[in-house]
Amino acid sequence: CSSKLALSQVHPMWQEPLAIPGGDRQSPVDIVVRKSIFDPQLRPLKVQYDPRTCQQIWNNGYSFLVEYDDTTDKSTLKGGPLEDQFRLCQFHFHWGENNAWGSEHSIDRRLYPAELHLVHWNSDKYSLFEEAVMEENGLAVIGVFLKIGKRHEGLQKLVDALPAVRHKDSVVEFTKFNPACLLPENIDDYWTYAGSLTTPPLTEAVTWVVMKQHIEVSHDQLAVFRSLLFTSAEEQEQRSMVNNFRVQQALKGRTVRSSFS
Ligand SMILES: NS(=O)(=O)c1nccs1
Ligand SMILES: [Zn+2]
Repeated sequence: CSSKLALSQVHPMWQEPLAIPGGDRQSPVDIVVRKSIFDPQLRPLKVQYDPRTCQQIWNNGYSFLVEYDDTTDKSTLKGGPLEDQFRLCQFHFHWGENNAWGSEHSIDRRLYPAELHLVHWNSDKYSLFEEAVMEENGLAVIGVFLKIGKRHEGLQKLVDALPAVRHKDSVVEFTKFNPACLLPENIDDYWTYAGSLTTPPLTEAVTWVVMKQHIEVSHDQLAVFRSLLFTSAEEQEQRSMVNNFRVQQALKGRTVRSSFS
């Protein structure tokens, strides 16, 4: 997909803009479980991904994006809190320099070593990701926490391709990958709230769906994420791609709903 959002070229932990115009629904946030409200009207998520739409992996200097062909409605997300149909555009991760932190969201302040984001845009209302990214009902992002444990067999194909995109701006062909293999067994239990992108342009366009159940990956698999670089091959100083998460933002009165009681 063409999620080639121009990330600020400042230090990879790009300078937080002083204030987002009217920023009252920024992400990520801490999810306080006992303050979340069970909403029985929340339906199960309907995920339909076609591995044939998988195209490439791109190191954009902040994370690595696995990009999908989003020119047709082949890989879609609907249901859950969503009224419309959304198209999968890309997925990426955020992670830490060690296993103590790395996720963007937290659950009762508990951080995970990494967090997967599956990024979708509203194809019922808009015709391009770039258009949807500016609209309040434009995007839906599924967040899945990663925990260190047993090796994730489905992730290994992606891990094996990462050395080819070690440097910023590198791209490698990557096909026939179904990201549904990265979802936890149970996708019916989630939290949802109105938020924003966590990297520039930070637009308040995202319906977040944060999975209650985490997935497990091995220490060695996550170590390969940390072997990536923020810097391009030409740059003198090589900087490891770690801690590429945004600081948590104030809830500002928002309600976080849960699909489970
Ligand atoms: N981290 S995120 O999923 O909110 C995102 N930022 C820019 C494009 S997708
Ligand atoms: Zn993200």
